[in-house]
Amino acid sequence: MNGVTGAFRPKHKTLIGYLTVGYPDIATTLKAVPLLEKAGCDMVELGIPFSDPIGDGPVIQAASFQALENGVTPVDCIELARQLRQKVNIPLVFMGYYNPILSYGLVDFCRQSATAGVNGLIVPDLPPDESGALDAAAADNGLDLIHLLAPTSTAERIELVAAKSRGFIYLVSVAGVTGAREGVPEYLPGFVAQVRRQASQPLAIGFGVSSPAQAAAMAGLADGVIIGSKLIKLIDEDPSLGGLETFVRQVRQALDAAGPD
Ligand SMILES: O=P(O)(O)OC[C@@H](O)[C@@H](O)c1c[nH]c2ccccc12
Repeated sequence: MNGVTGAFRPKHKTLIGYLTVGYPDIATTLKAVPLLEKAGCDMVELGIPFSDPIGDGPVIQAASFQALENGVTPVDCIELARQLRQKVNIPLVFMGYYNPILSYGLVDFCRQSATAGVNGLIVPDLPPDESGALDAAAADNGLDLIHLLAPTSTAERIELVAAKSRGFIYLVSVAGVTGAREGVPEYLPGFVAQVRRQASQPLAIGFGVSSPAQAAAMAGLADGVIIGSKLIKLIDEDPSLGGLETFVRQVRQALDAAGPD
């Protein structure tokens, strides 16, 4: 397995699932991630619960608060990743806000995450022009620091992220927070095309993906899609995880049926 980039390959649309660690409990996360791999996810984002998740909509905020109530800490997230690494082959990336990582200690956090088998980091509230220290700590430990771009990003910002992002670039589909939506925003093809002109990394689109057809439409514009809130809702609706597995299989099928381009 070639780290984060190993999840992207020719003629294949990459499917990335997001789960908040410890929601509704650690045992569920431990069971859900192998199930996501089996059902067709190529990578999983493990969300580190945080008290002030400014990029998140109601579903992930509630999951994050519940996980914090359960007492889930960054140490627990690293331990969970270590256990998951015994069970899955796909790349695992931490999705966490900067504050808990900074208070943990950038170098310790990166070293321990890498030792546990984590392959990359997404830190949505860390702008690329302020990410030098974490970039260095991550790189020293072989972790890919994945940067984000939004439709509102300027050409200069795109250039900076194109220079820095490792693994892939996370394209946020809307200027807003996470949460399931419908349809494909009309400006999205133009935004993706502009990033494509300036960057050579794989591109994955996230925010608002909630159905197989919509996932296929978004993936058709890029190299992959990321789904979070919808997966959390499915866990709520069916804690046996049957609904989660069925949905991910349907998304995988839609991505494969839509063809390579
Ligand atoms: O929940 P959605 O709309 O499917 O979006 C992806 C997402 O959950 C995940 O990548 C994510 C969770 N929290 C974030 C905060 C910022 C950026 C991205 C995220």
